[in-house]
Amino acid sequence: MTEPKKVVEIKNLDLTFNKGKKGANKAINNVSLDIYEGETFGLVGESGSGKTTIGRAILKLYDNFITGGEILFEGKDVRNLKGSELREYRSEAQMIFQDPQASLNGRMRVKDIVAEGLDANGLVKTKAERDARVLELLRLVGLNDDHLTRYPHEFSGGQRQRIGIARALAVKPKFVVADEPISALDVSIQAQVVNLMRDIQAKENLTYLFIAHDLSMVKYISDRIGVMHWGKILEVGTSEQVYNHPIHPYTKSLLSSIPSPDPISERQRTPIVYDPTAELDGQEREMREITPGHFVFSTEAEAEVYKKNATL
Ligand SMILES: Nc1ncnc2c1ncn2[C@@H]1O[C@H](COP(=O)(O)OP(=O)(O)OP(=O)(O)O)[C@@H](O)[C@H]1O
Repeated sequence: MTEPKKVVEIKNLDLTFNKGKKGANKAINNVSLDIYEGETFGLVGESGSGKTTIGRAILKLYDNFITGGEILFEGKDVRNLKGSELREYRSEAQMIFQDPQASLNGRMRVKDIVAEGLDANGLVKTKAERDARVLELLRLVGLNDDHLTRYPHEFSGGQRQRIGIARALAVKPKFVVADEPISALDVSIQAQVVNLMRDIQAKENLTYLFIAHDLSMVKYISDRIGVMHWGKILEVGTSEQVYNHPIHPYTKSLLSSIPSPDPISERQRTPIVYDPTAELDGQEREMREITPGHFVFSTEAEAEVYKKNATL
């Protein structure tokens, strides 16, 4: 079997905000992570754990804060991209934001919002070509001709997120960072947007980094999941491994905090409290493979225990 192609490779990334100043914050601490072509990699963890910082670092928004390691996109260090390669990368890697209300310019018509990337990158030559491409994008996200000349405030939250998705897709990206794309939406429409993103992924062969702190939905969209805490990745595995066979105590605690839709299981649910002091005991830890493809941040001794328990 051939090894799937890596679109993004993060190697030993360190990132510090306000380095050397008061309030310095090592937001990312020696993180390594691969994202394969066509997959959805879900990044979960509580607020402030560093998920958004990783997404934004991949998109070169935090180049100046990186203090170590590298980020490769299709094998090239994104910090070294220049000229036409850099311009190309700006189209190849896009972002969908959490709050469609805040991320869309309220004074622009939908067709101009969606066409922003087309215009900025000179991707369409005539007005007719521009209109046709915008309409194609709107239809792809389930909107239509009537919506072209309207303004964002005339849409529901879910529709606005569809506009944000169309805007990101306009430049034909290969890779999309979706930063909590459904958290601001009503629960009733979250699944619609997730399904839309999946359909589009299959059609356009997209690779997603899907950032979420709502674990219940990320399970359905992600092929693999990384669990973050305090700037580190503590566990990585397939969605099935992380949800059904969690190993790290932090992952177990996160999962135990998800309310169950079934009243009987909800009554039986006991939240597990995570004690983070173990992370501060000064012992050397690294990502160790416990079962094939399932990695946990651990000491050698912890990994032995995890392995033994995994085979029981
Ligand atoms: N531009 C910035 N300047 C200084 N500190 C920052 C900046 N952006 C993020 N941080 C800090 O870096 C840490 C990681 O933040 P980040 O936004 O990546 O977390 P997150 O897991 O995405 O959280 P959330 O779910 O709340 O978005 C936090 O301590 C945050 O306060």
